[in-house]
Amino acid sequence: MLTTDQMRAAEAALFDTGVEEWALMSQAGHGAAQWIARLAAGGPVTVLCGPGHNGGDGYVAAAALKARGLTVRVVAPISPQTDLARHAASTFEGEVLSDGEGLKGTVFVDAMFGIGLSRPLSHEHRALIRDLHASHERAVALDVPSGVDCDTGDVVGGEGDDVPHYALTLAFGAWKPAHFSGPALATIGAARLVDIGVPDRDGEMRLSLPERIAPPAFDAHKYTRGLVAVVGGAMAGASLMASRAAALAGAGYVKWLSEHDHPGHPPDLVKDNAPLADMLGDERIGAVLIGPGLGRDDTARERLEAAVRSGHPLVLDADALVLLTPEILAAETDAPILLTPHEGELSRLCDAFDVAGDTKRERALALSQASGCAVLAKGADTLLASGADVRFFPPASRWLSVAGSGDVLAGICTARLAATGDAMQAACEAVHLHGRAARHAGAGFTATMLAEAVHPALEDML
Ligand SMILES: NC(=O)C1=CN([C@@H]2O[C@H](COP(=O)(O)OP(=O)(O)OC[C@H]3O[C@@H](n4cnc5c(N)ncnc54)[C@H](OP(=O)(O)O)[C@@H]3O)[C@@H](O)[C@H]2O)[C@@H](O)CC1
Ligand SMILES: Nc1ncnc2c1ncn2[C@@H]1O[C@H](COP(=O)(O)OP(=O)(O)O)[C@@H](O)[C@H]1O
Ligand SMILES: [K+]
Repeated sequence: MLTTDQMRAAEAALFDTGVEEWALMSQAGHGAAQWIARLAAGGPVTVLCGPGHNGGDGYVAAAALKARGLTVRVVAPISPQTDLARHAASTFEGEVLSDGEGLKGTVFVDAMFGIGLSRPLSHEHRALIRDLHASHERAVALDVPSGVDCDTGDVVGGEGDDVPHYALTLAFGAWKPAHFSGPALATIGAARLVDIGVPDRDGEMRLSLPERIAPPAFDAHKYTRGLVAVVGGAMAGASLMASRAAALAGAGYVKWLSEHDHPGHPPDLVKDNAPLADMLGDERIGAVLIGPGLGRDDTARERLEAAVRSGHPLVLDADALVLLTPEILAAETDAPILLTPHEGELSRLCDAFDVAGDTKRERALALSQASGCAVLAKGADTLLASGADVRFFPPASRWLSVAGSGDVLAGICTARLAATGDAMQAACEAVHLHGRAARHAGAGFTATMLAEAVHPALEDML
């Protein structure tokens, strides 16, 4: 995944090796045409072309679709402004209109602006896009919906609602942050990458895709598979649910360290109510979860301090994130720590650690660097920051927006941390397991049902 500046640098590096600009545009336009042809299914296509190279991609796609026998119209409110764009336009031998008056069709292709967007869209351009979007059955955005800032996912000079929703957005050469994060994420629709020869490199920002989870080793026993300790608190239900999710996410042994009882306590979950410091002294513990249902009073703070002092790998969620301060973390050892804040908790933590950032990505990175912890910033655009690295995730089911869903995720994170010993890997595995569990749970599930669905989700990922 590349920012606009990195994309331009990657493109320049390719040109230095002798690749021609036209070759890139040609691959982009032809690659796009293959997707658009599938969506058009023989129906008419309208391509809205801008003045720059995004428009150039549009003309190439239009020519390729026409060559396949489709009815293609180009709408170009601004004529091409560079030699390359003019050359692209010259390859399209069809109707070019200056406005979209009365046009109807199957697919509307937005090739107005891409990474070169330099200012808010004019009122006329916004209206033109809105009208063409409304008069076609499906819309496809080339590189990014016009008006969206590729680096932040903001609508430049507007709100998320000011850009219509696309069925498909085709990213050229590399993902941009806007494809998986930011206020305009809902407008992107399905995102697909079109290869234009930009080499994949192991950069700091990447899209995380599901990878296989390692099954237990031949000689595994419950402790080597991971002993998870879930610290309970005032509201026992939340930590109980997290314990259940941890057990189903592959932990060998889950202990619920709770002073309270709960009627939903399953018989296969061991409850330990010895003094917390004694229980946390068990060297076999692979990872500790604290936060769900913890409470926010002095007792809760003492339990959090004890968990941090224990030196075990940690997952801090919910109330633990409300109580966390740099002073509490000062007692930290070398063990990995994963913080799992939602938007509100992230903002509170940024205040507590005196860091700031314009985007969620920047805030999560700043918090990770200030705290030394991996930061899984949850929400519709979940992302993970660890040191200088950021991982983005494909969108998950919006049914995950249910109370207790975060407790389930925290439990999964802790099981994976106990199994892998690596906060970043654990968080990536957990986000995919959580998303997969949501698919198994279907629509309108509760957090308890989601926790149970971690079981088939794990099986999918082995
Ligand atoms: N990079 C790569 O590797 C490859 C890139 N490719 C493609 O090129 C795209 C980038 O092309 P690009 O740099 O020409 O920018 P683009 O998005 O077409 O816009 C610039 C033009 O729009 C104008 N303009 C801007 N905002 C405006 C506004 N609000 N209202 C009105 N006008 C506005 C701006 O004018 P100016 O700001 O100079 O006044 C300029 O004329 C990229 O997204 C991808 O699709 C592929 O072909 C192959 C490889
Ligand atoms: N609209 C959404 N689309 C996808 N995932 C979502 C959406 N809203 C919330 N989630 C996910 O659901 C979980 C909610 O966690 P959290 O806010 O901590 O809830 P709770 O505190 O009730 O457990 C997170 O994993 C988050 O990424
Ligand atoms: K576009």
